Amino acid sequence: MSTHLGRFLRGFRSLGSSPLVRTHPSARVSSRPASVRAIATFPLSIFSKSRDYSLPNSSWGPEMMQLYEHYTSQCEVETAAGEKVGGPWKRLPSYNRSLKYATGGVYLSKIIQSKARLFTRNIREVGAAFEYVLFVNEKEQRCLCLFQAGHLLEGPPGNVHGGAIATMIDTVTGTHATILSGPVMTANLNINYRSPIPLGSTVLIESALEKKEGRKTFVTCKVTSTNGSKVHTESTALFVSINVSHLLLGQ
Ligand SMILES: CCCCC/C=C\C/C=C\C/C=C\C/C=C\CCCC(=O)SCCNC(=O)CCNC(=O)[C@H](O)C(C)(C)COP(=O)(O)OP(=O)(O)OC[C@H]1O[C@@H](n2cnc3c(N)ncnc32)[C@H](O)[C@@H]1OP(=O)(O)O
Repeated sequence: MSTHLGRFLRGFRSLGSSPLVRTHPSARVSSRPASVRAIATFPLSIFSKSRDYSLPNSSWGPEMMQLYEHYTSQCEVETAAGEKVGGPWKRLPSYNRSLKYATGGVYLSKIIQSKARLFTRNIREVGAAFEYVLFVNEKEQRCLCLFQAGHLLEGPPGNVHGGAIATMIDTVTGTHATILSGPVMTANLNINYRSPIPLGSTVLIESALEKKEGRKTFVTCKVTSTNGSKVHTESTALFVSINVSHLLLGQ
């Protein structure tokens, strides 16, 4: 698992400067298929500086901030000898595109590709839609997301749209499954909506590994109020491991 997590975090750190693209093709990508080499040769100037959306912004309310500080403080702990070491949790950075010019790259025009953005990170107004940060606990094989739902996510009046909740569950379980198993696609997502989530509120989205069977990773997920007293949503998800070319080239 730590191998996957390391790769995942390195991947995130290099977002916007993906090694797939920054590596000069002549020496290092010669063993890759021609279509992947084509992706690798896009000009470097297409990359803009990436903003890490998982960091606090002015829209975050007191509950988001308090929980963020709580889990951030557990990302680094001090030993008895006063040495700082990694704690039980790790914060996952988050960007608005995971791999530029990647998914379906050979089928989509460069214009569409250059405009493509991660669904949950594509609204510029801070606080308007999906405000969230993910933490992962490797040892416990758990992922925790602090989610503040903005006013553009309305479904039933005053409450969050079920599709927006499903999006966040897919995001959390999908990221978790990627950490656990490498590249995956959502094959199945079951959701029971138990109680509405008020717009503007902060909730916890927690996923846990249920089991792994060959290429299949089964994850459970629960959305609760921040004190855990109210269950908003319960869910199970199945992710199937894929070959990277499935992601990059749709094959
Ligand atoms: C350089 C790479 C970097 C990678 C980085 C990747 C991600 C970065 C991570 C995070 C990014 C940030 C945020 C993430 C945010 C959101 C995550 C969103 C994820 C999605 O939003 S993703 C879109 C929706 N998703 C699809 O668009 C999938 C469409 N679909 C397919 O692409 C295929 O369908 C596929 C690939 C799923 C399987 O196809 P396949 O041909 O590979 O495998 P096959 O069909 O043989 O199934 C193998 C075994 O799974 C069982 N199985 C399959 N499907 C099942 C089902 N539905 N129910 C029950 N069991 C099922 C079979 O029964 C068999 O089981 P068994 O082996 O036991 O027989």
